[in-house]
Amino acid sequence: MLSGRPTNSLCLLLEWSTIHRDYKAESKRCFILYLFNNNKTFVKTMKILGIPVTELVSGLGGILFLWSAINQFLPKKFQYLFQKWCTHLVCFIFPRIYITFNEYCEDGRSNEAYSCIKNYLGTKSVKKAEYLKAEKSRNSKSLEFTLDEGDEVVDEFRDVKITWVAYQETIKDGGGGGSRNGRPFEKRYFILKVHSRYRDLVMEDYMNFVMKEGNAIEFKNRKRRLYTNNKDDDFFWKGRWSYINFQHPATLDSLGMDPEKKEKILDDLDSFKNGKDYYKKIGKAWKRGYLLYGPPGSGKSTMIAAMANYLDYDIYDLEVTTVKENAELKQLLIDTSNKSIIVIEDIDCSLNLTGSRKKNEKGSEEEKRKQSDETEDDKNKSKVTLSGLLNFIDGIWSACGEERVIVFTTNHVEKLDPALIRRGRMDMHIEMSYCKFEAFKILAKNYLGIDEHPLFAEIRELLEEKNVCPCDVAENLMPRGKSEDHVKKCLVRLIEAIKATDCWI
Ligand SMILES: Nc1ncnc2c1ncn2[C@@H]1O[C@H](COP(=O)(O)OP(=O)(O)OP(=O)(O)O)[C@@H](O)[C@H]1O
Repeated sequence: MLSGRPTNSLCLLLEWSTIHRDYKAESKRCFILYLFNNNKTFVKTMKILGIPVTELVSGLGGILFLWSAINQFLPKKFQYLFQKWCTHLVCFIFPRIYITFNEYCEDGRSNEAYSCIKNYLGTKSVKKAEYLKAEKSRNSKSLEFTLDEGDEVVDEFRDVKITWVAYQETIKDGGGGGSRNGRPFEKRYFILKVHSRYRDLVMEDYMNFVMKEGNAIEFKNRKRRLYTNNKDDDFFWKGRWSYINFQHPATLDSLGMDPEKKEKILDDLDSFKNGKDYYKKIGKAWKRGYLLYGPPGSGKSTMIAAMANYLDYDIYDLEVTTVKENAELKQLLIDTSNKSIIVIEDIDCSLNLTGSRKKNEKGSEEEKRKQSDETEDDKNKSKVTLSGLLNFIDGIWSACGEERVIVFTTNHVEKLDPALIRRGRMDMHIEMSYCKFEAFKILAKNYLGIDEHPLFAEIRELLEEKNVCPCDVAENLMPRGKSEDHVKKCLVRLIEAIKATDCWI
């Protein structure tokens, strides 16, 4: 509509329902009028509603000058009333709603909505905003971009334009937010502006969309964590759990196991991860239990790390023996987050689960007699019962979150109470077995970078006769070397080791 270089010093945004026919009547809504410092000819001749622009601008300037002069003499109360009246007038001409999202809630806690919006606008502003802020928090993997103070970005949702502005101000008296103790602080907030006719759309669909997207961005950008319920002062604390950043290189690809079995596990994990609607439809909490069993060194812990990497979940490593009672177990469960794997390793050693449930919970007469002779040591022992653990897995409290995986590992599956591992609780039983030839080939590829070797035939025969754990195989294939000689040396060493074991199939 108008062309020419915009000035830096004067930029007027005028919104008219109609404009003068001389200046393209088809453009009836909002337009931006750039005025030039040097009074360009066409600005001089331009008219709006029949009034020359130059006159309009000088008129506006006059009004502003008059207003500031009157302002000096008007009592504060009248100034306030006048401003209020002007705001109402503007709102009447351009009806809009304004929603403020503060960084902190009234009670001083951080506002989840604010961080979701910040994440969401970060991705938008990278493409659109002129001024950006970049920061990297301890818990994020990469740089996060956010809108700088006073900058705005226009988002579009179902053809509706929504404007976001970032604000920051220093509050000197430390008010607003319980934890400030009167100290000055930076108040940050976003304001959303939209035409009032889209109120419902924005408050429901759009805000739900922004929250969902913001959460997803935060989840993707976060560093994963490994939590433990053991008290460790070197770790960070979150509720009843302490944690460190989780970095484990294990992947399902690098795990030495039967490829068919691995494929089944992958399919199962995929259908779990994408199963939100399915679980909702069948009325079941969105969680899944895996029981990993097999001899020591068969890769159970490695499998958990690989699963966490595959699903992009945090891990909660639960040490049941340090949990005092069932109520504490419940609290720990409540403190876990969604999209996580809760692990109880060596479950057979964690509790006395070998006996029948009845006996464990109610106790025989003899046990009751023993209880009265309890020593101080006994008092510190975990009083978690099998029933408490069963409730932990699939009681009513287990449904308080979603997208949770529970993994038990054991070297002695036969020792476990059938109730603990029945399908529905432990949905998939995965045997982590001794190393077979197919699993060996995966390890040889990973550790030595080879697919074939003349010594493979002998190794295949030996693995059909003897039980060798993948950890022993892996140990003999290390360290990595590229030369033919080195590969041969490793394979020969492995052959000797297999021959030396007396664990026949
Ligand atoms: N199937 C496997 N594939 C690749 N590496 C393996 C496998 N099994 C074991 N390893 C290697 O052996 C080491 C020990 O494995 P891991 O701790 O996972 O075994 P585990 O079954 O959990 O043992 P435990 O029952 O004693 O806890 C790991 O460092 C891992 O690299």
